[in-house]
Amino acid sequence: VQDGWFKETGTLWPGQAMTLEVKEILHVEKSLFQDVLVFQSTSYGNVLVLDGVIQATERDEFSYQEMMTHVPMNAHPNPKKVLVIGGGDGGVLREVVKHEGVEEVTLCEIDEAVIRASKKFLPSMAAGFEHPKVKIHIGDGFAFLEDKVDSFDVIITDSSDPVGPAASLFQAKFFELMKNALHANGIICTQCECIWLHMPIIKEVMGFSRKLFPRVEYGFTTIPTYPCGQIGLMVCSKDPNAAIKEPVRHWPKEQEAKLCRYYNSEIHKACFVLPQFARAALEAP
Ligand SMILES: NCCCCCc1nc2ccccc2[nH]1
Repeated sequence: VQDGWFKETGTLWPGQAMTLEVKEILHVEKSLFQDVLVFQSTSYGNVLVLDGVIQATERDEFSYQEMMTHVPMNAHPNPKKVLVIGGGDGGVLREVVKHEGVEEVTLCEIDEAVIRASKKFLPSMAAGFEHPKVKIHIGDGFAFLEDKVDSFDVIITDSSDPVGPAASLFQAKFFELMKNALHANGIICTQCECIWLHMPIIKEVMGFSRKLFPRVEYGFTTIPTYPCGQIGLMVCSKDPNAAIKEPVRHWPKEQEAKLCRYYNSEIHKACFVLPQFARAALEAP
């Protein structure tokens, strides 16, 4: 933080940096895995930063959390058992339990410092941890999935970027583990970076996913405090007939408006409509 501003420089977005004005530094910690910083910004509420990278702000986190959750969940006919890998801020958990049919959601987060800091400084997101259907597992998602077979309807990998503790979550082996852990018509959704910055990463991940899953789709959401204001979600299904780009379930309109500030059944479809340069680069070979 220099003269009252936090600057998000990063190797994954060379030559550019988002800056946010800092009102107060709330938490600084070197955990077993990464540097954890929380600060109160002047315009985006409290901000969670891991290894210098913005992970969530109170003002815009709902965009990412809602799309990462409700697109896969509403693409599944009846999700009962859900797994979240990462997502230590609790935001995805908060969204998953909005689906009445869910019986159990497990969160596997490698770094307990992220959960602790979120509970203390991002209460609107950490509210997700309090729900009776929620189970927390502290550990590496890789190791957690090693002995899981035919266990989940939906797996959401809410990871940070592929530099640092989350690097292994962008490897083909991890996607094999997720596939094995899914039920026959299971669906996965993973944080899949930005079409303005990371086309090679997106192409690589979609490439090996297409070898594992019959349906692979890349969609995106707009979010001011992630690099280039846009981040992707890759949704894959083991069911070749799964629509993915069309919700198979949706709440009544007025309930949807109460539950969500970003997601709705139209934007579920719209998020998969890509600009020409991305469509050309990402379409199946
Ligand atoms: N540069 C874009 C970063 C996207 C980060 C998404 C995200 N935000 C998180 C917060 C806590 C734990 C895991 C998380 N994964």
